[in-house]
Amino acid sequence: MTRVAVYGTGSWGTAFAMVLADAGCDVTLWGRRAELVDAVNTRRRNPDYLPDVELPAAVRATTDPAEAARGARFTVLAVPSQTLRGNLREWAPVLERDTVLVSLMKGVELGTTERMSEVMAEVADAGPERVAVLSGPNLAKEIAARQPAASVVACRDETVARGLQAACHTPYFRPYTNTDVVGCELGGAVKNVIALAVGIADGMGLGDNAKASLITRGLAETTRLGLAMGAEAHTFAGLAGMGDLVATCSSPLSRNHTFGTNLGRGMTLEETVAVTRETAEGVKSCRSVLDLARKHGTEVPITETVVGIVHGGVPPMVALKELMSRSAKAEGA
Ligand SMILES: NC(=O)c1ccc[n+]([C@@H]2O[C@H](COP(=O)([O-])OP(=O)(O)OC[C@H]3O[C@@H](n4cnc5c(N)ncnc54)[C@H](O)[C@@H]3O)[C@@H](O)[C@H]2O)c1
Ligand SMILES: O=P(O)(O)OC[C@H](O)CO
Repeated sequence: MTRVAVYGTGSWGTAFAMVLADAGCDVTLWGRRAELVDAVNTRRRNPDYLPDVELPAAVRATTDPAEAARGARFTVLAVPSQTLRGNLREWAPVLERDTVLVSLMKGVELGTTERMSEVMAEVADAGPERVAVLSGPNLAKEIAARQPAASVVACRDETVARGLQAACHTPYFRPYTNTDVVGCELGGAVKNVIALAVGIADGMGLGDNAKASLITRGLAETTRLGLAMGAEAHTFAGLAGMGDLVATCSSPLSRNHTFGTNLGRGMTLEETVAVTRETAEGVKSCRSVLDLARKHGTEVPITETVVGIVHGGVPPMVALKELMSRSAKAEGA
């Protein structure tokens, strides 16, 4: 039986632990808080993040990182992107030497502008054959209800990607393989920023034309940045690109979309943060995505607009006027 360690008992770490168990893996979840770990072990519940879901018996939990790591073929990381480096520094010494690190995270590190796979490779001193990402239209609450979804598992080493695919393939979760790690990660991180923009537009009462325009031009700027970073164009037309963008921008379950809606309705950043319990990665990653784009000399006007609204205090209506009055261009430019 394949042993898997999952670090992070939030919505996605817990739901994905369930997927892995349903696919036949033996899963140990690492959690920070003893009460939550205890609830998983004794009541088969995660009352804080997925209270209505009964977890399979093959999912156990621990607060001990070494116990979680023992014998794990895959080590899945599901903590907020901005804490990963610090967390992994603590866990790296106890991980199995040959374990494959799998990122579930959709963010870009502030300051370094590193993708999560880069942080993982650096901190755990892992080669590309030991670094994988999973990304796609995967709203945790739907998956925890065993509603059907497809996803992408990406690793530069296709054999490793196939191994991970087999470890998480269930009747309701269908993973495809890809070797374009950069494209898959970038698709996941930037869609959170575009979902903030769409949420803001929804909150302002703008219509479906505005939403479709933001999604489409959002995909254009994601692809432009991705190509400059060496990603492959077809990845952005796939599940980790278009697929995730559509799911996140249209679902009320998305934390990023909801965060944006609250801002668009006129709540301040502080008020919006106060009512957001879970991780809305785009709020921080919009700045690192913008930095990344500047490093690569690419234009990301929607991301720039989101940074202005979220961190620069620009009123959404002013930002909208600025976005609409940019110089006219050819669509493919
Ligand atoms: N929820 C989803 O639908 C979903 C789907 C796909 C990808 N993701 C991505 O997965 C990642 C995790 O998201 P989530 O939904 O599980 O978030 P979450 O907010 O539900 O849970 C985050 C988890 O990290 C823990 N945590 C917070 N700060 C920490 C710290 N300093 N050190 C260690 N642990 C800490 C929390 O206790 C919690 O267990 C994010 O990058 C997100 O974009 C989420
Ligand atoms: O709730 P969000 O906005 O973090 O989005 C969740 C997933 O990434 C959707 O695929």
